[in-house]
Amino acid sequence: MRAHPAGPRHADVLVPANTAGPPPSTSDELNELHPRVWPRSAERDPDGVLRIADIDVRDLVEEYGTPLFVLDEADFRARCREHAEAFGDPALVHYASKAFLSATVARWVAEEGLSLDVASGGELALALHAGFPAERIALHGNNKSLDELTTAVESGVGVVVLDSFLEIARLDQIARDRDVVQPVLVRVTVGVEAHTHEFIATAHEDQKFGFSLAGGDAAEAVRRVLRSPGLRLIGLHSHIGSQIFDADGFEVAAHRVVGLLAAIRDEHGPDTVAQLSTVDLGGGLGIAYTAQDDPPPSAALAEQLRAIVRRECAAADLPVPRVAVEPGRAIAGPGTITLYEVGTVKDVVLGGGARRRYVSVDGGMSDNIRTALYDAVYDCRLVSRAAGDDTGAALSRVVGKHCESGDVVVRDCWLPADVAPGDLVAVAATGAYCYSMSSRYNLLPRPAVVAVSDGKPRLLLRRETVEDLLRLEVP
Ligand SMILES: Cc1ncc(COP(=O)(O)O)c(C=O)c1O
Ligand SMILES: N[C@@H](CCCC[NH3+])C(=O)O
Repeated sequence: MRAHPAGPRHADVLVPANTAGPPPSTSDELNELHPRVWPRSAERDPDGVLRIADIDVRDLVEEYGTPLFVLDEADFRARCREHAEAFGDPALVHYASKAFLSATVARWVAEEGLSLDVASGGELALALHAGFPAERIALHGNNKSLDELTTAVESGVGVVVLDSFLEIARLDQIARDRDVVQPVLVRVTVGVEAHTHEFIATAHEDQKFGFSLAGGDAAEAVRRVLRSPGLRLIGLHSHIGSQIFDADGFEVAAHRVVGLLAAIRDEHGPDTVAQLSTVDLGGGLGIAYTAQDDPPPSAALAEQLRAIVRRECAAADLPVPRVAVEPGRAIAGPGTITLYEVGTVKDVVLGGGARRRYVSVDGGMSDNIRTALYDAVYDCRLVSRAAGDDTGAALSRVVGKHCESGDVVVRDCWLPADVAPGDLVAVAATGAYCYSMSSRYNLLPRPAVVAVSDGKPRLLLRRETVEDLLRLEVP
């Protein structure tokens, strides 16, 4: 998600455009596990081998193979708690399950008291299968099917976030047919250009989500919901994008959402607006993918968001609603790494004296599409041993094994110059939108996901097998 700078000259080699920054000057730097980027329990043992939650990653690889997602349970739970504390009530924090979901993770989220945001019938089914309390689930989606809406109503989900006029009519009918009144939020497109990659910004006008505020659709959606006996409007929703580091975009969003609350009061009266107890400002809280990233702590951002809503409501003379949020990445992202085994190391001559080192690993764009999709930047380290004092660093491109030249896992990183087949490397902060966006491209089986806690591994999702890959075939 960064522009690629022009390449500097390093030693006798023209280093091609490099997003990894200058070369490390010491082996300590080459071995560093920056605390903002790596799981909280990550450390190197005296031989330089990575341990997570007190487990040697080589033991994990021996047991579960590579590629392997390793999830630090304490890290995940701590981030749930920190968000819960920051927003004053765990139920106001909806973990965005699209970032990563398994039944066990759903149970952790439930145990921590958080709510859950699901965006499809599949995510809803998994949450319900895990026993997640339906009343703490919010269903999202710009194109929810009749089946999804029906399941949501019949299972008693706490809230459906409305996204189209057709959906208002459909959901009203489904709820009335079952003699229930379904709580809903109206998703508002606030027209904010979030400072993030254009593919993950969601509140500028020209996109598929929500009801436009500027065009008057949001006010019309509110009118229609208020006329629908099967629906109960409990508030408004806005989501401006993802991987956002400052509160400016949220501030504009909150300002505009509160402006709509004021308009609702003026049109429908104070009793109606008093029922709108919730303003959900969505997800998008950013994390550090590399040491250069320095996102604000959740407590600071929460305080800012709540202060903004308080101030805007005071200015508009409105009762202050509860501020809910939907963090996915900020909870799931930092506590997980992906372990890969190095397969080949190839130095390619680019012309003009430039060379590029390609380090091929045994996964790729099927387990992490984010680099190909968003130019995402990651931190990658050698983790099965330390970099030697005299080895030096080589600017490396970590690539997968897919039949695709864009199959890049980490575009640029400094790895020890003697990285060799059989070494293990780890990519940090892969807990969000890696497994959940994984594919079967080239029929690579999906990796396993193992949680680690207090020296004990626990398999959450087993590795796919060839039998799994063949299972959908109809003979
Ligand atoms: C409506 C909604 N809520 C929450 C999220 C979670 O976003 P993030 O993982 O950036 O917190 C997303 C994804 O961007 C989303 O679309
Ligand atoms: N999938 C995106 C974030 C957007 C998802 C939610 N709307 C990512 O990997 O960064």
